[in-house]
Amino acid sequence: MTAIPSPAPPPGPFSSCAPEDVRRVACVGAGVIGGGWAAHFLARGYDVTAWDPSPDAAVRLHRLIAAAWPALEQLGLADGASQDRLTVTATLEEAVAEAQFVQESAPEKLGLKRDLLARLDAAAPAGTVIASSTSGYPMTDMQTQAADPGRLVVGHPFNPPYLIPLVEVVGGERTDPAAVEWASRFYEVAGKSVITMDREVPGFIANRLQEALWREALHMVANGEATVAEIDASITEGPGLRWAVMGPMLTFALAGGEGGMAHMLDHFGPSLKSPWTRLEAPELDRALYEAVVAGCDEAANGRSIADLVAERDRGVIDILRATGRLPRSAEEATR
Ligand SMILES: NC(=O)C1=CN([C@@H]2O[C@H](COP(=O)(O)OP(=O)(O)OC[C@H]3O[C@@H](n4cnc5c(N)ncnc54)[C@H](O)[C@@H]3O)[C@@H](O)[C@H]2O)C=CC1
Ligand SMILES: C[N+](C)(C)CC(=O)CC(=O)[O-]
Repeated sequence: MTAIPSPAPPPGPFSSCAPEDVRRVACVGAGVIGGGWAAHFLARGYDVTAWDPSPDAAVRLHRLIAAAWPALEQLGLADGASQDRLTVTATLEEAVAEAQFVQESAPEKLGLKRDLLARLDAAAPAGTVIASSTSGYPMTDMQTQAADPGRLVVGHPFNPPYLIPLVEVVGGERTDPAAVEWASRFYEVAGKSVITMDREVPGFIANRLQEALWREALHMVANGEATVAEIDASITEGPGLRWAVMGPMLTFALAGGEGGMAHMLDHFGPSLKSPWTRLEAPELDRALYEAVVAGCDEAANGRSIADLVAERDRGVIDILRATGRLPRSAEEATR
């Protein structure tokens, strides 16, 4: 996967080792995202320790990694990469005792994150950076109970972390900038594409954009303006195809023809004031909830979640290849 290169950070208090020398990563919380992170790190050749308080977590985790592995083989495994390098531990303390990096992926509840990050900070070796997968909490709000908040950063991934390259990295008010720098470099070394933010923005960048789309989609379902299937097709058959190649900004610059974005703004800028968007999120009442769930069941058309995950993984790999982020063939890979 491609990474936006950044210079190696200078040695600092947050480098128990250099990002390039990390061998052991701990994943705490092993659901959809923690499991996806574990799969990614294993495929990249790291030793992974994982802890999750759920009694069936180990079974779920092994199942998730096994399901992801065919896609990871297609992406190309690092030398020595193996599912056998995963250790599921009985306690959080064991999981992080020798970790050189910790990725927290527990449920999105502020109190839980605060407690957990404080526990991880108490248990992890001094100098180990601890990243949270949070989808939207600012680190400033999560680091309040930690004795050493300087090493806590947000490392926001995208589902599944083993396929979608982007990680958004940002610190909180009490995070040492060296920890942000270290984490960004580590993710790059681990094969991710990194955006390092220099300030906290609610929802980071991508979720702020995604949530705007999602909010409008829910309004349309609630008002009977579009079905779930129409909403999905409007993206997969429309702008979604362009967005995998160029972002919304350059895509719209092309809407201005030879005049580029300037003409686009002159032409369409005034329509920003037209009633295309609704500023408030809709009430997620029972009727809307059921309409969205039923619409998704209908759209799945008998395909299980496992079928859909495999289909998505195949599709994303094809897109990564088609857009040159992955070699298109074995021959191209060796060139
Ligand atoms: N699902 C998604 O698409 C994305 C989720 N995220 C973020 O990742 C984090 C995890 O979300 P998911 O994996 O979707 O949730 P999930 O519900 O699939 O998994 C959460 C896991 O955390 C475990 N857990 C519960 N209490 C815990 C504790 N005190 N300590 C450690 N683990 C605990 C649960 O047993 C469960 O296995 C959240 O912060 C979420 O916002 C980020 C990007 C995408
Ligand atoms: C649904 N979500 C807000 C948890 C999604 C993300 O945070 C990122 C993603 O995977 O789209």
